[in-house]
Amino acid sequence: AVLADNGHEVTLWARRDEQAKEIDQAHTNRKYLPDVTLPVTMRATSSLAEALVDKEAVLFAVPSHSMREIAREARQWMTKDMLVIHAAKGFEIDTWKRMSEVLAEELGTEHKEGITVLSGPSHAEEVIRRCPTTVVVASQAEQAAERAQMLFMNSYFRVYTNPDVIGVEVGGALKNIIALAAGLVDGLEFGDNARAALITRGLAEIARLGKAMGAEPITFVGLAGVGDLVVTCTSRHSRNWRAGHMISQGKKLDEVLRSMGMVVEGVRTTKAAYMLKDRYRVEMPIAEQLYAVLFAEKEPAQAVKELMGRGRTQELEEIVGGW
Ligand SMILES: NC(=O)C1=CN([C@@H]2O[C@H](COP(=O)(O)OP(=O)(O)OC[C@H]3O[C@@H](n4cnc5c(N)ncnc54)[C@H](OP(=O)(O)O)[C@@H]3O)[C@@H](O)[C@H]2O)C=CC1
Ligand SMILES: O=C(CO)COP(=O)(O)O
Repeated sequence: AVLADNGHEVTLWARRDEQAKEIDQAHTNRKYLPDVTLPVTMRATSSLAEALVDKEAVLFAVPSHSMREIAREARQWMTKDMLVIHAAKGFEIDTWKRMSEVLAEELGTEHKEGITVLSGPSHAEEVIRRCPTTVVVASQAEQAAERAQMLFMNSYFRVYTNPDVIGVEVGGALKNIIALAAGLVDGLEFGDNARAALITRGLAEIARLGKAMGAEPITFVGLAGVGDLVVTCTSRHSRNWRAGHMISQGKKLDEVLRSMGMVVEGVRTTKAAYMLKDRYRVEMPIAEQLYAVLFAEKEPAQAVKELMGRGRTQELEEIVGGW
């Protein structure tokens, strides 16, 4: 819708023909964005060929678990000049690869350098109402990031560029697990101090893993770090926060995911963080406790108790290296 507002010819692809027809003909998307009218110039189709042929750019905005499959299918309709952007916030299941790595593998070397990530605090429910929103586009290739910036930027959607693809992807994925934890803590009525503690110490964990994976730590104080972390931990629109809240009320994970009917990326990302912390040998106590709550039936209150009872430590040890 942002691209359509900017005067571009946009064709949205959806896997279900019925959903594509609804968007194309009625200009609504009742399941995901009720009470919204989409730009009438925006077309929709369930044919990848129709969506991709003769296009200047492609934005992959599918859930992370389906990125590889869709990219593999899409490749045959793509040209080497096409700008490739993605907006998914997660890692691939089992390989725990970042989305740009998955895309580079599937789309071939001609796209590798230019793959661009769009991330930051941007709940769809607000963007579609044209609320002022800021995001970041990251790419190894400055030109690609600037092309994406120019395509999307307008009076309500401000786009910054950043060369740190790893940082932007890691920040966007990991904030979801902290948001799940924030939903739990809010559901337990542990208060505003606890939520602020989670956001701040969650950011320390995100930056620690991100740095070990090759990110620039400064990226995490930007829109893909603090920005998205704050919005996801505090917004009523966040599915991750809502899932955490439901679990705090005693609902089982399966039941929560079924009732949401939308992707809750933080659940799989908790598994990713649990594996990646060992691979990169970093401490991630919040991710570790959340993993136990989601997958080993630990009581959320017990998890919080154990986090509060950890040994003494200094706040900024990984940044200043201690005294
Ligand atoms: N919602 C938001 O505000 C934001 C979301 N993101 C990220 O964007 C990504 C997509 O999230 P979002 O659109 O919100 O998710 P939703 O769950 O709201 O919608 C998912 C969409 O993807 C489709 N889909 C699901 N599984 C597949 C599959 N295997 N193959 C093809 N299509 C599939 C669904 O189709 P169907 O109805 O047929 O199941 C539906 O159209 C996530 O990584 C998310 O973190 C990033 C920024 C903001
Ligand atoms: O990433 C998002 C906003 O920037 C969406 O977060 P949720 O998936 O928690 O709704």
